[in-house]
Amino acid sequence: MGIEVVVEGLTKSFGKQNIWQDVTLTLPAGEVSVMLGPSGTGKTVFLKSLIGLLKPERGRVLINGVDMVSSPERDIYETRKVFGLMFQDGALFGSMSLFDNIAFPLREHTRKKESEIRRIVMERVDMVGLLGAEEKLPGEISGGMRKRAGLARALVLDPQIILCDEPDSGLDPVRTAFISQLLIDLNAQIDATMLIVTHNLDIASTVPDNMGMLFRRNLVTFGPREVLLTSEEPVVAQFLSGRREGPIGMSEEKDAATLAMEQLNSPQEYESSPRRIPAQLEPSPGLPARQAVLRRKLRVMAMLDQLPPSARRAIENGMAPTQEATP
Ligand SMILES: Nc1ncnc2c1ncn2[C@@H]1O[C@H](COP(=O)(O)OP(=O)(O)OP(=O)(O)O)[C@@H](O)[C@H]1O
Repeated sequence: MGIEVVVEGLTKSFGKQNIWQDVTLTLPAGEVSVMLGPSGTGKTVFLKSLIGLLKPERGRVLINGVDMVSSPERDIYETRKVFGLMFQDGALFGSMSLFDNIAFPLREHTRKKESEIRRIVMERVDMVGLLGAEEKLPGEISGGMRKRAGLARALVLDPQIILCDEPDSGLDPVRTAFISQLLIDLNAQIDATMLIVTHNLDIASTVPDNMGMLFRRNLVTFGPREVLLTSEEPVVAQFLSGRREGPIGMSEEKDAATLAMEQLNSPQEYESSPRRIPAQLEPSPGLPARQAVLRRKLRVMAMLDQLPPSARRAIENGMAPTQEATP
């Protein structure tokens, strides 16, 4: 099963430029979480900080008791092995076949025999729907296939935590829908903790169990999907509805005068209306139910009293006890 990731008071700057400060959240073990935020708010910097590739100046990232910020490099290096990383462009080696790209981490980090490597690689190739394409070079396949190959490579070391940086970038809506389903299927099959960085509203509303949002150098919110999808917090509501009116501007934030003018001119855009919560994707037929769903239901039910009324209503409507929830 996936491992919990505990982030406490994380602050990162580059020189004088503060990227975000005092970020505190827990990625629940085995659940899928998404980090949203306008461009340039430091989502990629956040992913890189979780694996210890970037060093925040304050705070901790605890994984199995190892702090990825300040533990000895040897411990950080060892802990990095529990991660699978999928970068925006698939980050494949252009001169290697998909097979060799996917086999790379196994050849680099393990002493497995070639026959065993072949078995594992082909299993992952099958999982991401690339059977038959394994001898092709990255330049000979589509962007969507490259992403899936990147995902297969992220999976060969049986990661307990998977980080995906914009799995949808450069994909058309249909391929984005396929990658969303793939992420859910993957979670059903390997029960890993997953964090996805994306701008894509379809992914945000149908894939994750939990959602967070970075804006103005802060984590605006992090919590169960029902809380964000019904949130009346202006930044979250604007982002999730993809409208121009609201605190987010072209260069991240609008000044107070522009905001006041907008509110005067189109007050209805600011009024909160009941928000419909789209159904979360289910694993494809034939796959096991996601373990995360039951764990999350119990966790969310336990925190129900502390949630805003809109989220409470949505949860009560959508989370009536089902067979799954019976122990
Ligand atoms: N190694 C670095 N050195 C200096 N500045 C950096 C470095 N890496 C990132 N930044 C800066 O940190 C800020 C956040 O970048 P980041 O790529 O994390 O944003 P993002 O939210 O992922 O954006 P997008 O959604 O557009 O990919 C940017 O201003 C970027 O220029």
